[in-house]
Amino acid sequence: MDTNSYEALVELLPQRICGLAVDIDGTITERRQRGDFRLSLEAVEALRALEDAGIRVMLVTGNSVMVTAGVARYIGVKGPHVSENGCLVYRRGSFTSACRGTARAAARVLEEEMSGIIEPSWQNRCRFHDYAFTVRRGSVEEVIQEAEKLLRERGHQVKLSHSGYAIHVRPLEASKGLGLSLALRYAGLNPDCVIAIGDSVIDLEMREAGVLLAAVGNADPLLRKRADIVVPGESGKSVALLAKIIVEKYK
Ligand SMILES: O=C(O)COP(=O)(O)O
Repeated sequence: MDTNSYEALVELLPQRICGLAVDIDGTITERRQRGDFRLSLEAVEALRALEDAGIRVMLVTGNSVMVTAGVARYIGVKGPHVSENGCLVYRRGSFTSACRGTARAAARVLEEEMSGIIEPSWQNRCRFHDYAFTVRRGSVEEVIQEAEKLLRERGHQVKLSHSGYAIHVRPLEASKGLGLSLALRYAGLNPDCVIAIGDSVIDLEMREAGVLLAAVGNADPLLRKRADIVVPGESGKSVALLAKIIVEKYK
């Protein structure tokens, strides 16, 4: 649902908010475009204000656990946090797998057979379940189709998703919702009082955890259409606005 006015947005929020699950790339960055990894300082300050107000901030991202843990540490948000698009949950210096399968072998096939078309992420060396590739040549849709065909022929049962930043090769059970459910269980939070916010179609998966789903104003059209609320503004500015409303409404 598109939410244009501040008042309408306040009305749509639950009675009580205990946590915010937030995607990283395209959501707390300045912009939503491949290659823009600059964190929005407004979003960072807003997330810190939420933590100070006692609202749990959980990063839910396609990044590796090492990157997730680093970003969380320097932003100053406690978590638990979800990495590898739902397959790993990080808390208090250790991490647990939410997925049983790994797409490692499928990723190796793509690396060998599609070099020049896609490029493996440097983070793949420290990934366990979900492997990421950037597109070097051709459209994302065509590359996904070609990769899916190749992997089917080789008998790999995996799924491919695009985050807006990279194509991810994932075990079939992988879902940001699966990881977020585990994170909520660890944190002892009821999904009824949690809002999730993201920018890409992968972020739709967070709804499976039973949370209220929000989209940043410049999110992928499908996420904007399916989200419970669309927060005006771009990426980090949307997150900062949502956080400000939460802090003001519930103080
Ligand atoms: O790893 C990516 O491709 C994007 O990560 P995100 O889930 O934080 O947007």
